[in-house]
Amino acid sequence: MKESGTANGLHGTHDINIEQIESFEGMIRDDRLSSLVDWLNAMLPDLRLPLDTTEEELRGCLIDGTIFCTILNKLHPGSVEMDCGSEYGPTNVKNFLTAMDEMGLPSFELSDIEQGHMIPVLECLKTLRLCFNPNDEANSFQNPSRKRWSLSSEFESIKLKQGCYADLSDATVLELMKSSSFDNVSTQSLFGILYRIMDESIERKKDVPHRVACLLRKIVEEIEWRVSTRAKNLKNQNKLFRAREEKYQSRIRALETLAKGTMEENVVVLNHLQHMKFEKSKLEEKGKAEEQDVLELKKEKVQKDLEISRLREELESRRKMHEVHCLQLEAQAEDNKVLLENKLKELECLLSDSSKKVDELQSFSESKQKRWKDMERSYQSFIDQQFGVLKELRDATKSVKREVLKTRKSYSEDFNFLGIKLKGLVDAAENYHSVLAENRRLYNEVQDLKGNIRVYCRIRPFLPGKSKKQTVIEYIGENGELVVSNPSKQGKDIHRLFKFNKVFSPAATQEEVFLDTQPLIRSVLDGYNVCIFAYGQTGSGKTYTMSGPNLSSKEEWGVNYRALNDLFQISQSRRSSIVYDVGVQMVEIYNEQVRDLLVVDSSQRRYPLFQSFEFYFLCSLPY
Ligand SMILES: Nc1ncnc2c1ncn2[C@@H]1O[C@H](COP(=O)(O)OP(=O)(O)OP(=O)(O)O)[C@@H](O)[C@H]1O
Repeated sequence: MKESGTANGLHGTHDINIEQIESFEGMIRDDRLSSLVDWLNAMLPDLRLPLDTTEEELRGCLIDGTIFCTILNKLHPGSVEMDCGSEYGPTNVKNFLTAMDEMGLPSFELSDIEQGHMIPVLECLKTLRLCFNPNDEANSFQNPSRKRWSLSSEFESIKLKQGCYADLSDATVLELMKSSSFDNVSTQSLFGILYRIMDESIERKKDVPHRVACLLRKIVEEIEWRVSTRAKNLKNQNKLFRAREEKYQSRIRALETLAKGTMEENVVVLNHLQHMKFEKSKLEEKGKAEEQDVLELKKEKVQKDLEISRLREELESRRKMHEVHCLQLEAQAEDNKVLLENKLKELECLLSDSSKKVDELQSFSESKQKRWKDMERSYQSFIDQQFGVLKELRDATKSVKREVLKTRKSYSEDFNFLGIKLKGLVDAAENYHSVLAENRRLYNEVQDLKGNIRVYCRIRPFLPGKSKKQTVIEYIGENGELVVSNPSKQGKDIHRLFKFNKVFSPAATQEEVFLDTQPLIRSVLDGYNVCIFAYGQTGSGKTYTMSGPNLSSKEEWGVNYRALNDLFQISQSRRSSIVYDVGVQMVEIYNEQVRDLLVVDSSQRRYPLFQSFEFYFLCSLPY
């Protein structure tokens, strides 16, 4: 056996190491991968994968399952449903794997494409490639520039030229290994080559060179792959058959159920048939009964005919009677007609009366209508007048409103003017108070000038029953002169002259007496003390003058009541500026005893006073 002298590593069997073998195997696998990539590029022109794509790079392209689904749909249109929405989801891969299982083709596990070994994935791709080109094989998709291999003829030609397989050079073996020409070779041929190499090795009694061993290994791998692919295919087909069998079994069961149902239906139909037979017999019996009924009805008909003839006779007699009755009725109708004509005449008379009445009523209603129209006109004129009045009222209201506004304006102006006036009045009032004080001062000075002690004399008229001739009064002067006569005296002593501030005649009224004391009483309000003292013998008229005979009559009030009344009136009129406290004390001196006349208890009336100060004290009592 001739070996190429320049070979290193792959030359010969003895000096080769494991590293070299592995690199050689890697070259073979890369070659297979590039072949698949080349096929994928041919199937999907947009893919454009480089031929030196690694397994991991290919995994990245295949992991979303789109390429698998697209290729399978090219192979069998519509065989797999593609989910375009899931970019990296396993949906497409799962759909693809399911479709492959259904079609009985070998596939891989989901974990293989995700992170496992790529060999099952590549084997699956290879299967697909085979499915596309069962005759022409995968090389039809390869680059046309690459060499097409026909291994059996190549081997045959090598064998013919060099005599045995062991004499194959490294370059030739490498070229054989690089190519994918095993795909074109049948399994039987591969076994043939294998046996021949082994037979040759036995004949030669020599070990197989390493390069040939590699070739053998590749052939064995190819055979193994094919066997495993077949086994998987068979397994999948077996699964498919089982699925179909189950489907058929279920169909058989359904058909059996259907057949059972049909049998039950047959039983029902038979029952129905029997029932119909029973019904038929019943109907036959009924028919017989009805025939009998017909006979009886015929008999009955004969009877009825007889009866009808009898009824006809009767009808004839009745008709005759009816005709007689009609004649009677006609005669009656004639009579009624005459009567009705008479009535009609009466009604016509009534109608003419009624029409007259209607005419009267119509004329009455027309007069009424005319009156209503007049009334309507008058109401309308009244309403118009009212509207006019209303309008006038509205105008008046508007003018009143204007007046009110104007008055309000003038009122505010007047108010302001009055304010100014009031201010003037306030100033004047202040002046008035000062003038009043001055006036008061002058008034009291006048009272002083008139005299602090004034003595008045009042002459009581005769009491009823007394003679007026017994009077001693001779003369009453206007300036307080009083001349009294005493007949018991002689000469000039007969007449006696008295002088008072004023003498009131018997005719003087209570008011005249009070008017002279009024100024003195009023000076009390300016802080002066006043005492009114009534003096006289019993029955001379002190009580009459001071209190009055009858309190119910204002005319007869005495000095006391008149003085109090006057003081209260003045204090009331000055209440806005001055508040007065008025006190009253009324005493009586009788038999040199002073008595309080306002004490109710008569035992307590005596006044506790010393005799020497009595007169002075009484004079200074405020009234
Ligand atoms: N001016 C008068 N006009 C009419 N009647 C008078 C007048 N004055 C007194 N009289 C009458 O005289 C009578 C005696 O008067 P009055 O009682 O006032 O006297 P008096 O002085 O009070 O007596 P006494 O001291 O006893 O009480 C009474 O009936 C009274 O009505």
